[in-house]
Parts: sequence; structure tokens; C-alpha cells
Amino acid sequence: MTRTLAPAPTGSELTPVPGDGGLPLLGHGLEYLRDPMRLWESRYRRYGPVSWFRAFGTRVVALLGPEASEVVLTNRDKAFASGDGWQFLIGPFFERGLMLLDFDEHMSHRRLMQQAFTSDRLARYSAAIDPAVRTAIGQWQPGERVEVYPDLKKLTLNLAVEVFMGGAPGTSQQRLDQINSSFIDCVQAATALVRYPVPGGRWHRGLVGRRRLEEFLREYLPARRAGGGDDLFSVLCSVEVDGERFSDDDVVNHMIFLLMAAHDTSTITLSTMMQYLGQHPEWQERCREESLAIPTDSIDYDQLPRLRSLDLVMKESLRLVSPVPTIVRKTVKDTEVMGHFIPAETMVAIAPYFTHHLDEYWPDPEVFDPGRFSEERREDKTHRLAWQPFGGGVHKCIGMHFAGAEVKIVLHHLLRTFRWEVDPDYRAPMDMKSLPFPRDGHPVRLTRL
Ligand code: HEM
Repeated sequence: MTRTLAPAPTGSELTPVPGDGGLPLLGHGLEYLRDPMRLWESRYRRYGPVSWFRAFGTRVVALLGPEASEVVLTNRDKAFASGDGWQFLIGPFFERGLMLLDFDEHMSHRRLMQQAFTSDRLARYSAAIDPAVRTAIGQWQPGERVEVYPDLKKLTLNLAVEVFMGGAPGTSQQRLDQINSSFIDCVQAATALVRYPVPGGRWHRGLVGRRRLEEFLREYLPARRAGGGDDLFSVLCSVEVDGERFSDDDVVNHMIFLLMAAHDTSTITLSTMMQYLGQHPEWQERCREESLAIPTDSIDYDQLPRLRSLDLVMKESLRLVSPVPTIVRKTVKDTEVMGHFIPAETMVAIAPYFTHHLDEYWPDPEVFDPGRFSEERREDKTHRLAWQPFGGGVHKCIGMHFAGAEVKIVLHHLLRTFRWEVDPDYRAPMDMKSLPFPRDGHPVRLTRL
């Protein structure tokens, strides 16, 4: 039964947000966990871009499509707080990460962190990524059914240790594996239905994971403060703007968040690209030709723009499978979205994954068609937020170009070393409980060139 979220203030021209709570206690939580896209779809068709529902013990306003998301992401009246929104989902595990800060404090931390993502820095990170990728891919073995997702995850974790951490000398492989599990526990805790530290439960595992990550980073902190290395950890220790620097706690908090923000997002992007390239050999060949045209074995940051087709494939893969399917905020004051009244203290969710599949904005949205991003077509220009895999506004992904470099370097070396095929009818069984991943590991038929 349709009910309204809250009455609009008398005398205003606003209308209340329509919606429904769903099942007693659970609300629409289970539906969300089963298939968020279906939940968004049914709400969009029933109520339009603005509606409310209940999930995970709270009421949430779904703001679907580019227009509604634009109001939140541009945040003109400073009504939407990122920290208060994300705090609910990931706060205890990623506390005081950049995305969890707001307004003036966020701006001053972002200004400092930006120093770690200049083109010059990206060129140096890329110089460290390239040889590590070549070595890792050199160890991949061809096969009839190679599950690339776990291999890519291992690869991006190793890159995180090398490029983010500057290596972890003295740490055994066993401990690194434990660190990997700690990340996974922190990320998965976000959508725990039971949001208390019951031993053995998701929430509890997330808290243990966070503690382990902190201990791990604090061990290496003194060496990174002293060092002056080119890894992200050392850079965060040394960046300075107008005499301001990050404290030890800031560095640890930002590192944990950055590792998390970079890891699963890049992995699923790579895996999705491999899937679509395997299903579309003509695009795989186009990308390979551009990669083979790079005259040296290694590729550097300045050469990456030459991989034009790979850039289109990356954009299309990010559209089809958005690594961050939902972005949340909480209102800090009464506000409005598309003529609907939203009171203070309300959770809101925008849904890049859903927005990218809306046929009002994307012709044949389910079809893999990288050419839609070409200069001649630019279908992403239908609305400035039709394509929003990296979000928008002041919290727009700070690692966007880092991700582009890492993903392209990995694919570049894969294309020069292997050819792969995936059945054109294959549909990946995606787990969407937190960040999306393929339950079957994205199998491909891999042959050496
Ligand atoms: C394909 C890979 C990636 C995707 C799709 C992605 C997506 C996103 C999205 C959607 C946001 C905005 C969240 C919001 O508005 O609440 C975000 C923020 C952020 N991302 Fe990424 N990300 C990726 C890779 C990375 C990498 C590689 C790094 C770091 C090296 C990174 C660091 C961050 C940080 C620090 C923020 C918070 C920015 C802020 O609040 O000012 N991300 N990312």
C-alpha cells in the first residue's frame, strides 16, 4: 500500500515522497540483497525517480536516474552528507576515510590527498605497476576454463601491496592472505542484516578485519614517515599544503579506505572487461592491435592514451557493471528533490548501476557497444550524469585516473600475451550483496598468443 514519507510543509509547493515500507521488520532488505536492480526497477516503474522504502532497519529514499542523482551529487544547498550516509553502512570499518568526511573538513583533507594523485604521481605509480603486472601475467597459465576473477583479485592485491604500501618486507604470504580476508570482511560487513557484533557474524568479522588492517599499517608507518618513497603510503606521509599535513591516524584511516576503494572496484572492472572482450572478439582484436603497436615491452603513463579502443571498452564495461552500484547520503536538513519534500535525517540512495541501464538515456542499454562513447556518438552526453560510475560533485572518485591507468596496464599486457574466448550467450551470475562480483569466477578459455 502506498504511503507518504512525511507531509510537505504547509504553504510549500512540494509533494510528499510516495513509497511503501515492505515486509514487517525486514522491509525490502531481502529483495535488495537478492537483486538490487530488480528492486530499483520495480520502484522506478511504480513510483518514478523519487520514492521511499524500508531496509536494514531504516527508511531510505531512492533517487533514481540522472536528474535525481544530480541534485544529490551537486549538493547545492549542502543538505546531503556523505559521511552520515556511508557511516550507516561502512562507518565502523572505514571510519574517517575521505568519503566519510564532509564539508570543510572533507575539503581540507581532499586538497591534501589530491597531491597524491597528480599526473606526475600517477606516472610514478604506473612505472611501479607495469613491471609487477608483467611478472604476474607471465605466471598465468592457459586453460579451457580459467576463472579470471580470483586471479585478477590476487593481482590487484599484490599491486596494492607494492604500489600503495611500497612492499611489505618481513610479512609472510600467510599474513598477506589474512590481510586480504580482512578487506573482504570489512567490505562485506556493509550489508550485514544483523548489525551487531555477534561472534562469527558478518558485522563482527568486519570489526576484526578493521583491527587487523590498522595493526598491519601501523607497523610500517615509521618507516614510511622516514622514507620519501614513491608509494602511496609514503606520499600520504609527506604531502603538505599551506603547512598542513596528515597525522598518523589520518594516514592509517586514509590508507585503509584507499585500499578498499581501489581493490574490488578495479578487480571487477578488469574481470568485466575480460568477459566482454571474450564475447566480442572484434573488439578484442581492435584493442590488441593498439597494444601491439606500442613498440616497447613496458608501457608508461604517457603512452596510455594511445589505447583508444581499450578506453571505450573500459567506459562501456563500467556502464554495464558499475563497481559501486549504490551511493548513499543522509540529509542534514530539510530539502527537496524534483519537487518532493525530504525531511532532515533521511537516508537517500542513488543507483549508478540502475541509471546506466535506463533506456530513456541509453539506446539498447543491455547491449555491449563501446562505440557509443566514441567522439561521433557520445551517448553519455544525453545528461551530464547519465554515466556516473565514479560518482560526481565534490566526492567524485579521486582515484579515477589511477584506476584507468591500472586497468589499462593490466589489460594491455594480457592482450599482448593471451587471447581468450567466452560463450556469447554467457551471463555472469553476479553477487550484488555489497560490491558486485561473479559467483562463478568469470571463466574464460585462455590461449597463449
Ligand atoms: C574502477 C574503479 C573505481 C570505481 C568505479 C570507483 C568509484 C567511486 C565512486 C562511485 C565514488 C564516489 C562515492 C560517493 O560519492 O559517495 C568513489 C570515491 C572515492 N574513490 Fe573510487 N572508484 C574506483 C577506484 C578507485 C581507486 C583506484 C582509488 C584510489 C587509488 C579510489 C579512491 C576513492 C576515494 C578516496 C573516494 C572518496 C572521494 C571523496 O569522498 O572525496 N577509487 N569512487
